[in-house]
Amino acid sequence: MTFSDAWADVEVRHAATADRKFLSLFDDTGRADTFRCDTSDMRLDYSKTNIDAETRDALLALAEAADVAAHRDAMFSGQKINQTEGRAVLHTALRNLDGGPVLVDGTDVMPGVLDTLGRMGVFADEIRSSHITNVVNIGIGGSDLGPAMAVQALSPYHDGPAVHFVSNVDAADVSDTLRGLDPKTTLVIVASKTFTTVETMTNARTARAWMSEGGGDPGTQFAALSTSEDGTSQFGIPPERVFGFEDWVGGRYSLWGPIGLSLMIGIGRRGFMAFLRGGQAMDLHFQAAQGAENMPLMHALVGIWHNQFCGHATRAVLPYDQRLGQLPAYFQQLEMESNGKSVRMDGSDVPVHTGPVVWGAPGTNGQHAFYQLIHQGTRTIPCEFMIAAQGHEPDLEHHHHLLVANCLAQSEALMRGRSTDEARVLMREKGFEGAELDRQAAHRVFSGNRPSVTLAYPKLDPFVLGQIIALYEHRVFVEGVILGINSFDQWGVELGKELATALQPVVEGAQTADGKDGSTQALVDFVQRHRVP
Ligand SMILES: O=P(O)(O)OC[C@H]1O[C@H](O)[C@H](O)[C@@H](O)[C@@H]1O
Repeated sequence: MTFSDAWADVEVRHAATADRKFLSLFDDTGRADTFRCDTSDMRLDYSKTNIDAETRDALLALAEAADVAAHRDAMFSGQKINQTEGRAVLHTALRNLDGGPVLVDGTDVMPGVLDTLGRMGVFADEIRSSHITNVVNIGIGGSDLGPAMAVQALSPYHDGPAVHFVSNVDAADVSDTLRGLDPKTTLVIVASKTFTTVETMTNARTARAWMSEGGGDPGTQFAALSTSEDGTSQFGIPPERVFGFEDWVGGRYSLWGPIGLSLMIGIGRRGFMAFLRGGQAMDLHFQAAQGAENMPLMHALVGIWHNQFCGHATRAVLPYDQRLGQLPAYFQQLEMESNGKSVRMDGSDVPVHTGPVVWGAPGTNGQHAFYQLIHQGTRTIPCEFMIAAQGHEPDLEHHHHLLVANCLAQSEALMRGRSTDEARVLMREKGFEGAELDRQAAHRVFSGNRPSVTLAYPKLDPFVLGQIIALYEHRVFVEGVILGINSFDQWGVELGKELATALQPVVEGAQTADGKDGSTQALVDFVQRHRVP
């Protein structure tokens, strides 16, 4: 079947089913067992969507027409699928712990990967048993969001020095983080794939001055994570404290290698290896599981269904897990930087919308803030709930029961809703009647029929976190393949960087704003007039 025929078939399914209440699909008592994917210990339930067997078949046919399996194999085997940068995409090699050779341009990259992993382990052990009490990771984007998210996620396993993160070029970030730390017992890790990112280099220089002035030794208390040997040596970091990686690891996919060093120092080598094993387990599942059994594939198809066919422009990530508080921001970069594109691989315009807006916050907090719109707003927002069977606080199990009940209640409420008749009964019981009864009832109606998926896992340990991250990486990859875009470049961040570089001397007053638009000129003028002379 051609891709356009397969696409048209899914459109037909959408048109044929758009008006129904998908709660009725549960008349099939086997639905919950059929519309889900399991790995050895995780479950993705997508039964609370309008996808039925025919629609799923059509979506799977679409994946087949897009040749997802061939693209997947090309990625894992080191082909240069990042065509605009001429690079392979091999973050999977970083967790390919015993999976055999991976060739790039005919050379096996695995010896280098494993050697660096070994060096990271030795270094992490040294730091964990040294006088270092605090570690500061300076990086931004992919060199920050991953380790910051994972360090928080795995805090119950943290038994090393405290780990902090500085990312923003706003001096507030570095100042607030370094305040209270001892420059003599702090390790600074400069994390930057390119070692040119202005925010990171500015913060690194500030931290170096802070350490020198405070009696610490940047000569021994700085480490670097980068693909740029020149950059790290020019900064003065000796090679034994540089942990390198190759350009086939994208920034937003880099947590699995040296960029994960702060996590490794925090939770130790064993914990980090378990995290890698989790990622590797998802890789193996993604490569082996067939059709509807394949969790990343189905997660992607549900996403494509909601975004490209149903027209739902955003996607809420709602972990019922306080320690996954930074996961929505992490997925924001992963999904929006990967699939926020307008042209296909060949440079032609993409004829449909591409990546959705990804946002969210942990439950139950979000319930008391923005769920109002999710339940009663005019837009449908597909929700992605996440919940662990167990927490890490066995003495406080009743909290966890409440957490689980809330998570399940939300997806049920979104699907079921509350009809006008039900709302009227409720309001009559409260003593309303006549026109006021109708008016009050209208405000208590929930349309329902709002889709969600739920990812359930046993406990948020390193292995499970590794699976979750790899699941989403592959989900984003599959969506990108179906859209025909390159998920692995990020040209969209360049223009702003170029203009910022050009504007810096204007803001400083060394150049005039002549030639800029009126708004920019006026804003420069405002800032210059209001700053301390
Ligand atoms: O790791 P670095 O080279 O410092 O890059 C940090 C980040 O900045 C860039 O602008 C990209 O948008 C991100 O993908 C990247 O992760």
